[in-house]
Amino acid sequence: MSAQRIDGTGVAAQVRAKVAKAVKALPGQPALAVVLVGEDPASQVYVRSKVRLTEEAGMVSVHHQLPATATQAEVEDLIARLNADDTIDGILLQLPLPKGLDEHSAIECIDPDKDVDGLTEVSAGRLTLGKPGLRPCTPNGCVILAKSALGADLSGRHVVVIGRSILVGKPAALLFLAENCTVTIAHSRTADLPAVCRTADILVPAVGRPNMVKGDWVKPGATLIDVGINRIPASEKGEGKTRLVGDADFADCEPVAGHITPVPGGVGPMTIACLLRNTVLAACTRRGWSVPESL
Ligand SMILES: Nc1nc2c(c(=O)[nH]1)N[C@@H](CN(C=O)c1ccc(C(=O)N[C@@H](CCC(=O)O)C(=O)O)cc1)CN2
Repeated sequence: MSAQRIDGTGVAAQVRAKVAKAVKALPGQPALAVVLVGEDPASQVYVRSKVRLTEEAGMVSVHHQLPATATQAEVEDLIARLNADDTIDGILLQLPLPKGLDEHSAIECIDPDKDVDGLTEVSAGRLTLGKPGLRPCTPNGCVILAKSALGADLSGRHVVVIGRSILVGKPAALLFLAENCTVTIAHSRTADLPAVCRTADILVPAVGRPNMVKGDWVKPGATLIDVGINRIPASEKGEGKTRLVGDADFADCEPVAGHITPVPGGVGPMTIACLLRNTVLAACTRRGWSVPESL
């Protein structure tokens, strides 16, 4: 039996449709400011998508472009101005920043109530303590995709997250814990990683290593939520061509897993959908609006 594919593109479209419906029910229009520093081609693509999908959902999008030569003070001054701008509900600093800039310091300048990426220390603290707050987008997308495959109640499932990054691994572990899952965080020093992965009901590789997870790392019938988006050479497509693959070897894992996310078309599209959702939530909290039920 081959695994059922989890359609991240479709689920993300459903989330965005709910966001658009919620926006229509609000007394005003939420606004998202996206800050891009430098000209990293992948970041430019992501930022263009964020701007377009924010507007498609009926919200205001403000794009700030700084040159790759921008100083730490210039980045942080812009964030301070956006914090003080009452018309802005959400601030997103596109990552990675150009070499020489301190990402952590810049992120910490974002007003936690406008932190639609959920990456400030206050947001991380709220998540850790189980308090209301804005949750990181990609991990939130992983939980939504797991629920779309397995149903709303994930309690008791054993989740193995491979990777301990601040952007994905750690918050994903906390979000699955909040769903009453039993969570293991595995990483590069984990002993016998394949054996640990085989204990997972839900396996979440998030390490950025193309095709690392093999079929014999997967418990038969398990759900595989692949966070990796890796561009590798694809000589079969022609000289200099590339293609995207996940952290799991899809062809090897598909016959073993029960459900599996493809790359592309899996977790990736959920990141922006969850960002739009967070922008509505931030606007409601800041402006004292009740969150529309449709969200
Ligand atoms: N401030 C942030 N920076 C970055 C984040 C983030 O969540 N916040 N995540 C990534 C990039 N990212 C959004 O910013 C992102 C990555 C991938 C996708 C996506 O839809 N991917 C598609 C494939 C797209 C392609 O062809 O290249 C897919 O997987 O189907 C959306 C957003 C790093 N930076």
